[in-house]
Amino acid sequence: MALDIKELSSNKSFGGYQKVFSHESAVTKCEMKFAVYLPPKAVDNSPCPVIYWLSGLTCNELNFIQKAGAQKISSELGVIIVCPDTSPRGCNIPGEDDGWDFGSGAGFYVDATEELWKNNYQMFSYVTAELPEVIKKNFPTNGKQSIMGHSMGGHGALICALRTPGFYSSVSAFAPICAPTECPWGLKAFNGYLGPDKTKWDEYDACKLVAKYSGPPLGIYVSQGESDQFLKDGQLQPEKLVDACTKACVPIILNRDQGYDHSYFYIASFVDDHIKHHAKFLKD
Ligand SMILES: N[C@@H](CCC(=O)N[C@@H](CSC=O)C(=O)NCC(=O)O)C(=O)O
Repeated sequence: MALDIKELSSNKSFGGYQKVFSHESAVTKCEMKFAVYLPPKAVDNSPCPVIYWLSGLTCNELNFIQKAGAQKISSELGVIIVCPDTSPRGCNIPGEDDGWDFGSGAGFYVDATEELWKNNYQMFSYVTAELPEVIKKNFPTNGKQSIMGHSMGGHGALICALRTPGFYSSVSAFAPICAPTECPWGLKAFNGYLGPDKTKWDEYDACKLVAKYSGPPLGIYVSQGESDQFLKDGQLQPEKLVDACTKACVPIILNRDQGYDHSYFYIASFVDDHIKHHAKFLKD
């Protein structure tokens, strides 16, 4: 596995550095970009825990670092934040750039099995296996990691944690797509990447995965804005996740925040709470 990375940008921020890198991914068979915030402690080469952030539809590695305002709290708590892109890009797959909710910018964090997509769209393996190896090799990590995300990335964070018991110390999400096998975005993506066999879909649906979860506590922490248009449209369905967690006796905290929508203004308002939540689980 090639673990070499190329620095594309570096900006000092709250005593640490916000950086962006690219590398050749053996898993997605294309160049991938990711952003890394290094707190002062990591700049001094002391081992730090890592929080992975997974963005939503239409995003790349930059949305979170430019809009969420997470650098100050990450600097104070000494956590490295890693933000991958949301899909492979430029793979010359017919239709890859035809829509905003499928293909480029919409990898849905699954390992595709359909012929057209399976060569490159391996985002589950990329996020949970290849990228952590790249991070471990190139940055001062202490072996502990958590994962968080937004919308499609909230779904991604939940399924990554639920499918890899013990790998992540905690998981959190803003406005996650909780039941992708039962919402329009998920139906389109899963049909396209995984094909018509719905037993494959269940392997990437947080509600179905919670029902059979067996592993250490996950510290699931979810925030949902009450004025979120996509909540009203039935794309998110947090009540189904709470129901599944209750039935499976898996603890979950769901914050329902009055007046907030689906945007990064909402994420920026509560990102400190999410990172503090993870920091509790990531303590040495
Ligand atoms: N089609 C619209 C909507 C796209 C959108 O709202 N994307 C969200 C994530 S939605 C679920 O995954 C997002 O995070 N957008 C980026 C941002 O910086 O706000 C469009 O194309 O705008």
